[in-house]
Amino acid sequence: MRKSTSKEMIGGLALTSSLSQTTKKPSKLLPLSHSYRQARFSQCNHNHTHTIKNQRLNHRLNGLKIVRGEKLLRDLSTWGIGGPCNYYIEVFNQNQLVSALRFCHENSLRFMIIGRGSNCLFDDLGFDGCVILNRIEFLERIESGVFRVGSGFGFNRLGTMCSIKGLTGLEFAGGIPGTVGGAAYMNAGANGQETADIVDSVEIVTTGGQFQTLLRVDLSFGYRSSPFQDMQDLAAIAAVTFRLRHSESARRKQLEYLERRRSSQPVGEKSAGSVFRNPSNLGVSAGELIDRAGLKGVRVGGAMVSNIHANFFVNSGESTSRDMLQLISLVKEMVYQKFGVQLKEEVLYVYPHCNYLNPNRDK
Ligand SMILES: NC(=O)C1=CN([C@@H]2O[C@H](COP(=O)(O)OP(=O)(O)OC[C@H]3O[C@@H](n4cnc5c(N)ncnc54)[C@H](OP(=O)(O)O)[C@@H]3O)[C@@H](O)[C@H]2O)C=CC1
Ligand SMILES: C=C(O[C@H]1[C@H](O)[C@@H](CO)O[C@H](OP(=O)(O)OP(=O)(O)OC[C@H]2O[C@@H](n3ccc(=O)[nH]c3=O)[C@H](O)[C@@H]2O)[C@@H]1NC(C)=O)C(=O)O
Repeated sequence: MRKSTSKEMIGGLALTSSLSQTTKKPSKLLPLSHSYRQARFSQCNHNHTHTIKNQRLNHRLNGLKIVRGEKLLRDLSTWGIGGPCNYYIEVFNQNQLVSALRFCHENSLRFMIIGRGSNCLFDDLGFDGCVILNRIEFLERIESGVFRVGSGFGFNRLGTMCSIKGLTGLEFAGGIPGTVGGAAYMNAGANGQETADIVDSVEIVTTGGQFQTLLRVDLSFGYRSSPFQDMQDLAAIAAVTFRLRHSESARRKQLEYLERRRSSQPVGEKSAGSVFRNPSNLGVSAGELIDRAGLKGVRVGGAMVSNIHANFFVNSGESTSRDMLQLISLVKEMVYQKFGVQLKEEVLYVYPHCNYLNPNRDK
């Protein structure tokens, strides 16, 4: 992979060089198809406690507000599930992002970057580390149809804005709850379009605190997969530049997609979109298989397979993470028994304690 540009420091806030040597991105997300139960008990670091010297609860550091132990992940997730995280920081620009990463590094905290939490299942036990909420929301017009966009910018908002301007390529983003960063990370797609189609370049921050611009030609995306998911030294996607073409019919197409979404998905209910990836080369979707297995409406506690779209599992009230995990396991098992198809999760389960490095996603 060719990485263009620079190892510049931003605002004098670049991380110390030791960061790149000592801290891999302390990734803690694995696809659910990994054995999370075994992992939780055999590989977790139970002695992982953090004492941060000379720091008050909820204090400010370089303009960052650091919240300790209060923030509930259920409030940061479209599923509405999840306990507290030990540390919580909102970042509004790239300097703050680097400061937050440096704070995590200096205090040996595991961290994760989230956007709208629309693809995550947090645990009721919470997250033993620091959650960095991405609010980097700038948008810069480079030239006609080309935009450089902060990774915390709403993907729905961007898609709507572009379509209204008569630009094609992001019609599918209308109604998608995630951020630009989350969309690039997951290669979000719908209606035959996907994020990779219109990406021009992606700016990342490495665990060494360096900014790099990666050109599209050097990035290899697949169905719901991106090179960022396996990138050892990725700390965060900071910005994405999109290149779109003009089309008179963009907005009309988007409104059709939105209408289709409203009629076929449980819009407005607490979900994380599709729970499973569609099986490759089978010509049948995960939703159709679950539906044909007669599982619509099946529930475990407060977690339920949607009656509208079987690949959406909704938190119908007080679902715990355990309810949702059990429902996912149950559906997998039933679909396997009935059709011999092993479904693979699209949603990401966030381990509360495990100190995983590199999720090595199961694609
Ligand atoms: N088609 C549809 O209808 C739907 C699609 N989606 C898609 O799911 C995705 C979720 O987006 P969003 O809610 O923002 O993501 P989330 O907040 O759910 O984050 C999910 C994971 O993505 C990674 N991530 C998110 N932002 C960044 C970033 N700036 N830099 C590096 N990694 C990042 C992180 O993984 P890690 O910590 O492992 O690095 C994070 O844990 C989008 O692609 C969205 O389009 C979601 C719901 C419905
Ligand atoms: C929601 C997501 O993305 C969605 C995206 O919105 C839609 C629209 O393009 O296409 C994918 O769903 P999907 O493959 O289920 O698409 P749909 O058009 O809803 O359904 C496919 C087929 O399954 C059938 N179907 C679907 C649901 C159901 O309960 N029963 C059923 O029989 C439909 O009738 C259709 O024939 C994406 N999901 C995946 C895993 O690829 C997401 O990623 O979170």
